[in-house]
Amino acid sequence: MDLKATHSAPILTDPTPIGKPRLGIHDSLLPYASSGVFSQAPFLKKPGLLDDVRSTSWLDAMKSSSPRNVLKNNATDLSNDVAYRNWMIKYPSALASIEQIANNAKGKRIALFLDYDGTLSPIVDNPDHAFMSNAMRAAVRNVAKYIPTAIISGRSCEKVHKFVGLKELYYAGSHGMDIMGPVQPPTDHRIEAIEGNLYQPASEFLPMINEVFVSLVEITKDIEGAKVEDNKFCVSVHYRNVDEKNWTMVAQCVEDTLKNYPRLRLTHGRMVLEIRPVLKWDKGKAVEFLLESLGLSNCDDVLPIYVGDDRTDEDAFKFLREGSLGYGILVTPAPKESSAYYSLRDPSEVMEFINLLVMHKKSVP
Ligand SMILES: O=P(O)(O)OC[C@H]1O[C@H](O[C@H]2O[C@H](CO)[C@@H](O)[C@H](O)[C@H]2O)[C@H](O)[C@@H](O)[C@@H]1O
Repeated sequence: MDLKATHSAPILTDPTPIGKPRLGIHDSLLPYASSGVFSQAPFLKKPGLLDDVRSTSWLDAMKSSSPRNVLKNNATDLSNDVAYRNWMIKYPSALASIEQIANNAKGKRIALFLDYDGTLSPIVDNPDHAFMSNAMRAAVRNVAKYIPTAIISGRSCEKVHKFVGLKELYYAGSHGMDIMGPVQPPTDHRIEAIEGNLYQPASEFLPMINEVFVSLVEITKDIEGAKVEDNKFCVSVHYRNVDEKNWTMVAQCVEDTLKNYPRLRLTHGRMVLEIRPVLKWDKGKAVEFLLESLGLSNCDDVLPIYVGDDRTDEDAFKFLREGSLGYGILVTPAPKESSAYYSLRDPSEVMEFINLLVMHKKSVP
């Protein structure tokens, strides 16, 4: 697959006439009313209102997103941490619960959704060095032979695809706003693979996002450690390597920029501020879209499982929980409120879990 070409090539906009389902997708799955043009897209927030940016909770959010703080504030041996053990009563380990999960999966087809950073790869200081291990890659390759598997990431599709390096998966980059089917169809599961670009609901935002990227690179260039990442339909402003006393400067740059773009909004990730279009589209919608595209929605015999570590993964957890569709699994070394059902501590446990899913699949074909 020529990933560069997919970046600059005309975006696969679905030729389906307005109002008709695309790829069999219901209108309710579209990020804005299909009867209107883009400029009439309903806003999630009133244009111009950046309430969370201006509130004092904004810096608090920046501080609390820090895994460094998590480690500082928690005992090194988390198994001795009473708070963590109490928390696990509500969010049991997916490893310890594998039999329960397998029982609930009896007679059902599992669909697996995996976040990338912090789930398949450990969190590292340099976002360009967030490599996944070969063992993890082998585990994901293996599971995709038996179970339709998708990577759902905040990164651009191209970038996350490069990191993962597996052609047989589905990818949803830019927090689900760039969905791509496998180039090399998976072999063993009986789902017809869909190839190439599937859906890019934010394509009209591309020029705006590029403009914001260029402007943020320029205005943050003197803040030591700040890094602006182009995620195609989103821009990430990293402050992990910025001295905490300069975090307000980073915040100010983002706020000043957003003021000029009422169609963009801010979300918080792990030591990263993420700017994205004001669309009713998120990782939960991406999961819904993929299930529908694969003919796996509205089926009693399907069990979607979503594994992720970040706030943005909560949209997918919520989607699965609210529809009683399947399980969210939160990856975290410290207690956190979540809409997930189960928990895993870190990417090494994620790998173990993936391998257990394969064993289960092999034992119950
Ligand atoms: O949805 P994800 O796949 O989890 O992507 C979310 C963001 O992940 C990356 O940033 C995070 O991981 C980096 C590498 O470990 C770390 O340095 C950074 O502090 C984290 O926020 C990625 O760089 C972002 O673009 C993604 O949006």
